[in-house]
Amino acid sequence: MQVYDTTLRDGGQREGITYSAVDKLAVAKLLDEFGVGFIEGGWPGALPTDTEFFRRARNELTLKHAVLAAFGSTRKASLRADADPQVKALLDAETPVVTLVAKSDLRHVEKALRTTAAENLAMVHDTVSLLVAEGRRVFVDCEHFFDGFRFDPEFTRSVVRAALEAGAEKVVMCDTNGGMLPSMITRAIGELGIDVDSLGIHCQNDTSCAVANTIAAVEAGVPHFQCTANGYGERPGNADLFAVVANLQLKLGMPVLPEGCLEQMVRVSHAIAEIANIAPDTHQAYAGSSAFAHKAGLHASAIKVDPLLYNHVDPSVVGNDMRILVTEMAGRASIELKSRELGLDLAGHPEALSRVTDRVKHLETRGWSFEAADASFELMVRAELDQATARPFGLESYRVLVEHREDGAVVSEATVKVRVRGERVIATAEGNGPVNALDEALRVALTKHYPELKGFELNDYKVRILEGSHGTDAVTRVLVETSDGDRSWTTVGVHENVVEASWHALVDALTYGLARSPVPS
Ligand SMILES: CC(=O)SCCNC(=O)CCNC(=O)[C@H](O)C(C)(C)COP(=O)(O)OP(=O)(O)OC[C@H]1O[C@@H](n2cnc3c(N)ncnc32)[C@H](O)[C@@H]1OP(=O)(O)O
Ligand SMILES: CC(=O)C(=O)O
Repeated sequence: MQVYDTTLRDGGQREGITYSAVDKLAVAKLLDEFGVGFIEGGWPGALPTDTEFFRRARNELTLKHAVLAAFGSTRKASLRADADPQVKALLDAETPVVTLVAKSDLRHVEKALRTTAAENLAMVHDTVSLLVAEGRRVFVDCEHFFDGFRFDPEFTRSVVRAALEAGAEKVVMCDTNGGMLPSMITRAIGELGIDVDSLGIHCQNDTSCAVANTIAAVEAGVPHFQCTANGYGERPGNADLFAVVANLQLKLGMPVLPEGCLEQMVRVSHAIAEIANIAPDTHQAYAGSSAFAHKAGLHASAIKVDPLLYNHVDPSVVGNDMRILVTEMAGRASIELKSRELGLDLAGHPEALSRVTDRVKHLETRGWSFEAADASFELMVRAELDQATARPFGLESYRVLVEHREDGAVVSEATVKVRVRGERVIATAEGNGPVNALDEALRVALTKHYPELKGFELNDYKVRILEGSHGTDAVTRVLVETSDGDRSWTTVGVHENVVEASWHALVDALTYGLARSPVPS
């Protein structure tokens, strides 16, 4: 089976992605670690970044599993293949594989290329022959294959034959407009009358069926499929490499990747998202952080007995983890499993378990949300288990001022009065907003006793006005994500007053972080 990745070419056609040559080198390395057989690096000669990528790849990229493919089109209608600068750029890329895009829908030949069917066949034949004579393995991507086959089957067949007769290793059936359904793919392959061993499949995702269409082709015997990491690509994208290979390996028992590669999936998927500067899709099948996250209490009660009762595969086989979410939908089993995940045993404390379950349900109906605030949840469980994490300080009072000055400047100032290890401390600080000022004042007050606070950073601060409340007297939920450089944790606070909600989340954040910090020597 040939696993052909086009994240660096078709994936780069997604709105919002612009790879540099360095990005491309890094993505290629990750794809190779994931074990794909072919990496399509881009279109040399058309895009300067891609020309640079292939030049640098010769010295800077060592691939263990994959070979590089350069992508480009067949010769222009008016030119000889050996005189077409675009074809020369493909040779100059010095890749073992060249993939050519060719027209296989007669309407495109006549309307877009403004040439004849015969000339299109000659363009395919000449370009493939030249590249093969130069020692390249050649794949031919037949654009609009399925639409073209429906419109004029004989013409589309003739393009496939021209490519194969000229020496193409595979002819790839492309659902370029992405409008197919799995049954249409299977039917077309059956009616084509060409040996499936010489075919490949490339599906865009416009019907949300790209993964299913790819699988349908492979089940019909097609031995080459093209995909992109995380399904990146033109419009809604391409078939997601990760879902396709996981389905083939885990559901159909086809070992398409080398041993040990499938479990790299989550790492590779997220690293590529990082380089592409696209937030990972948390709900992506197999690779998303929510792919094995369970919210419903009934699920958790069965999972407690056997995790596979509610997971279609063991998450670890793709490098993922199961997570139990704690929300108002939680039952005792969810709370018990979540606590176990955090290293706390509630199983032997049925009364504490009931109290935590009731408290979670009560607080969630008032707007608290623990599913993203593990740290606040853990502090609550510890309190119920009588393992209360020592509060690092006691509050006497805080005060926050927001001053809008005549010159338009807005300044926030906070004063906190706290008791720390028997000492009364009063501290004042300014900030760019009331919560920032409060955070700063608290740090000033506590740093003498807790110097490790200097390493804490507030990574993210999210405010949400809760449904069902309205206007300026709405109830507000604040989520704070804090990091100490190594780990991050999230805490929650809810109140009618946004500053008070933030205060709760901040206090939990510092309490949790200090409890987990090594005591400084
Ligand atoms: C289905 C796919 O996604 S295929 C991948 C598509 N990717 C891209 O288009 C990204 C890179 N593209 C580019 O940088 C540019 O479009 C280029 C360099 C390829 C072409 O740019 P230009 O020379 O300015 O031409 P332009 O884009 O206006 O038109 C495309 C030309 O290619 C020709 N062409 C289109 N498809 C093919 C084909 N399969 N075989 C041969 N020629 C083709 C067209 O007839 C047209 O030729 P003309 O300039 O003689 O009229
Ligand atoms: C070649 C290609 O990307 C397509 O036809 O969709």
